[in-house]
Amino acid sequence: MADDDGLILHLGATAGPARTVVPANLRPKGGRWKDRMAERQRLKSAVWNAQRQSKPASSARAGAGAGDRSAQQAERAAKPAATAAADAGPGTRQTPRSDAERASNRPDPRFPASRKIMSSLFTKNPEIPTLARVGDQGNRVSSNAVLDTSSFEGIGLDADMRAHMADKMAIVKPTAIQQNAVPVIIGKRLHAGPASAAAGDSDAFDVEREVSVEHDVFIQAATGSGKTLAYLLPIFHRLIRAAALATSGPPPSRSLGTFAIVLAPTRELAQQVVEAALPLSHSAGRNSSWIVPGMVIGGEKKQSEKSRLRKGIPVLACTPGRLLDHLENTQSFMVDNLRWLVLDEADRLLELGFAETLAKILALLDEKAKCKARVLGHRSIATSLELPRRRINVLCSATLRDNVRRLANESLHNPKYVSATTIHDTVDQAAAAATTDSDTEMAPEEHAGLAAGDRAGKQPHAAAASGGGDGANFSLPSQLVQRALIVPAKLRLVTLVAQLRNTFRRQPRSKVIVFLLCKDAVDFIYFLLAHGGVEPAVEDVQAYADDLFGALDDAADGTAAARPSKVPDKSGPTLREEDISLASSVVPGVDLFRLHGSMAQKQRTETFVAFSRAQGASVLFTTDVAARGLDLPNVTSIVQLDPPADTESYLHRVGRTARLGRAGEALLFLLPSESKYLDVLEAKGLRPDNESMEGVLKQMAKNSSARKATEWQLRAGEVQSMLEQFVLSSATASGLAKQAFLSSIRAYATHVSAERHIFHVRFLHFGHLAKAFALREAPTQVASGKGNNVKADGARKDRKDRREQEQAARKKPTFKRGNDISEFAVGDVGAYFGPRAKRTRDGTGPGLDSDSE
Ligand SMILES: Nc1ncnc2c1ncn2[C@@H]1O[C@H](COP(=O)(O)OP(=O)(O)OP(=O)(O)O)[C@@H](O)[C@H]1O
Repeated sequence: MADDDGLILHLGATAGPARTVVPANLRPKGGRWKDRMAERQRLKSAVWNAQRQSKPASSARAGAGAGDRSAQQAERAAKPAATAAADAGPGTRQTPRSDAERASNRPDPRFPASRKIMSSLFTKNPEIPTLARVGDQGNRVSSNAVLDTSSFEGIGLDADMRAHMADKMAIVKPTAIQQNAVPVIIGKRLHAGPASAAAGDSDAFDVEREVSVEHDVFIQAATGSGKTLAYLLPIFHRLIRAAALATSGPPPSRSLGTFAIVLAPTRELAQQVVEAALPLSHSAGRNSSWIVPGMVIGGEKKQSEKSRLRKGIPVLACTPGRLLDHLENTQSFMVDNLRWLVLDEADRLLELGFAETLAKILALLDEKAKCKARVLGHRSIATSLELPRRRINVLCSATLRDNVRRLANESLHNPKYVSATTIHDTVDQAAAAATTDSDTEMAPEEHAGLAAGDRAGKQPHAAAASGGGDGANFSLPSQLVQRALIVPAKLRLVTLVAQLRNTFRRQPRSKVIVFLLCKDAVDFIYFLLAHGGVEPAVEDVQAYADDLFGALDDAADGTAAARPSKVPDKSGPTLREEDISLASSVVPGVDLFRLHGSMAQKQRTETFVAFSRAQGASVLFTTDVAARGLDLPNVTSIVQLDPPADTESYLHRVGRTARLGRAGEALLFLLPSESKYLDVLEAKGLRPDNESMEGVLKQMAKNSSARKATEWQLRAGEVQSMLEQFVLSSATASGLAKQAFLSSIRAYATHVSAERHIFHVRFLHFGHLAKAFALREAPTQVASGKGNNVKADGARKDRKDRREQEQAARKKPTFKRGNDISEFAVGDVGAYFGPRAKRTRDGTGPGLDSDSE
């Protein structure tokens, strides 16, 4: 080792890689930490190259002791270069001033540039398949926008309501689905008086009368097309009319009980329905003020729900379990006057296993309807002809899957099928039409001009993307731009950071939702991106630099070795329930939110409201709990960091953007082994275009020179190293990272069986995947094959043990636990984490996210 004028060159006194350290007096000071880091790296590289120029690496390693002449020459040559670079100050790029520096910038044939700066992130990754481009997306006419050529007056909506909606809600024109569904649910049609016509009086045809044509209704439309108002508007319209025309008795009041029930699969959705209904209850003064919307969704004391039900909730949004509970146990819950039952997101209700609960609810409501209605002295409204004579059932679904059709057949009487472009007399007719549907395209303006009768039986596609040979019949907003990124596991985290930084650089006020498979992954990524970019304390900088540069040196020498870990700091930041949002240190200027089913209801609600109202740059990390039906305004882009558990989830996730005619983009991350998933999506008409990972990472490197050659790889390596360093230094972060890693693997095993040839745990490389959680190696539970049963406590654990015993009794074990684990072929994940767990009711993974209710 040489030491001269403070410049220390590690020339490898013994065997092992040469180390280069920039002396303390030359280290850049002041300015931003990242600039200082970059500058130090440049200094090191200058010294290192000068050293190589003056002495071959082999002799440098062999040359021992401070008296090595070659080393001293290198030292002398390098010193001016290092000093000059240091003088220039942090972040300044210089033209070479000395021979040594010029030499340092010349490519060394023995050490190609790529090798010189390559971090291990870019080595040994599986090959990324080349995919054909799909073509231009997003230039199509939006399929879920409001219709310029239509009006609420034209579809027969109450005048007071119309005026109020225009003034207070800025809702002036209907969307295509509202245009079609509102008249059908209102159920009243104007007909020319036949008697007058028979009399041959031509003017008599102007005399029209309303006839009641009450149908149950099946609504299917693209995400973000205004389905909620499509059923709420007719309900309010008829209740307001009934109140206005009441001629006797006291004015209508809440004591009449519940007139409309909207069943939603999640609490957030129920809450959203109430929010959409609230302004409508102010739309017609005294005639509407009694139509108070409310909800019973669990998560609060049953007693307080009971007392609200006793007061009366004319329009009630609820989740199925709670509704059934109150129907069975709450005496004061009056449904005698019930006239509408809406099953919102019916496909999701079924997916979450509510089929039985729904059957019980329907049976109980039918039974109660048979009992003589208690009118409580308000005969004038409760028996008003303005209300439907029987209960109208409305079912909303994004798909026409077989199970949804079965539910429709069981719960709807004589239903009409209504989509944005079509009205069919039966749901089966619509399903048959969907499978034989030719790709006739129709602009929204076109179908707006058609009368309901003309539309019946026609099946033009909306300009929406739609498909689904299995009868799923998906539809997506046509203006949505879908992309897919094939990213090796090691680069997933850093590519996410790059993608977010690029998004906010392009559009500083973007609102992004990042979907993950399990709640532990949500907690971890949220925490990491909040705290992981914090400047380390001054005393940590040296350790960080040694670690970072050491990794680069090692990579250059091909001797990447495990870095010594720091002892995690227990006093660092922690994940606190009460923090609704956190400022990101990794993507500066951005507020981060998280939402999953295991959060307390209060936090879920506050997060939902806060993210909805967020005006500035914000990112929400969430499980599929936020995938369905949630109307989070102005979301500009969706990132699916974990692919969806099934294709319907894909549809709903991406449907959180491009709502109501607005632009939106969706990016799907896939591992190279998962690239065949694009074929699955294509078969359903949902093919995203491919995006280049390299392009995303290059954009993160801000200036053009950094984008050149492989410097962008260095930048990616720095970001990864920064995040790993944070996880190493924080007890909370490393705990969350390990838990997220394990839970994500367990959640991975819950992909639908039809897609398991693509998403199988045995295709995962655990060592590489660890990098996606900023871990330097897979958690010991995986390596030892012991598994992590934290989530399988209590009843689940009992069930699991029983199942395992039964399985063991049935067949001989074919897989030995323990040392035979290979990084690529990990065998059946059940061998490590217990038997494959079932998806939870909110579909977010095996016990990884709690129930929706
Ligand atoms: N006619 C309209 N004019 C302006 N805004 C509207 C209109 N109809 C609905 N909206 C707004 O559009 C947004 C999306 O509506 P909604 O949530 O009902 O869509 P959706 O079809 O139910 O979507 P998803 O299938 O995702 O649940 C809401 O914010 C709603 O207030």
